[in-house]
Amino acid sequence: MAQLARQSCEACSIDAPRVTDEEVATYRRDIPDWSLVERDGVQQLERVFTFDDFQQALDFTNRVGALAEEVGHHPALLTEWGKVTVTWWSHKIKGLHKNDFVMAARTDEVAD
Ligand SMILES: C[C@H](O)[C@H](O)[C@H]1CNC2=NC(N)=NC(=O)C2=N1
Repeated sequence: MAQLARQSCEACSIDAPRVTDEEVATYRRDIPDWSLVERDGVQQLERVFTFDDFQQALDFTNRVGALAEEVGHHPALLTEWGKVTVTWWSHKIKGLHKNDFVMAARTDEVAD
């Protein structure tokens, strides 16, 4: 299967398909450091990135923000001293789309 990070995001729309359980299992192999969480019935992908100080955390936050703006698909970002929690899901379909796995893989690429 092509590396997730190399695939372009598809635009999310209200009728975009949520991933199946089998797809989740497959896609998760490319993003082993991400957790699958469920909040208010909404499946999400989440990872905590750690840094030496707040400025590095902020710089990373801005890199992820630029990525999100580039593709028009946005995460939740919690920026704290020395760490950033990134959470991906597709708001319109209240769950996970392939976009979210692609963006998690691309987030890993801008982490260092
Ligand atoms: C109008 C705007 O393009 C849409 O609201 C986009 C913005 N970014 C988005 N990001 C995410 N994660 N899910 C969405 O459904 C979504 N929709």
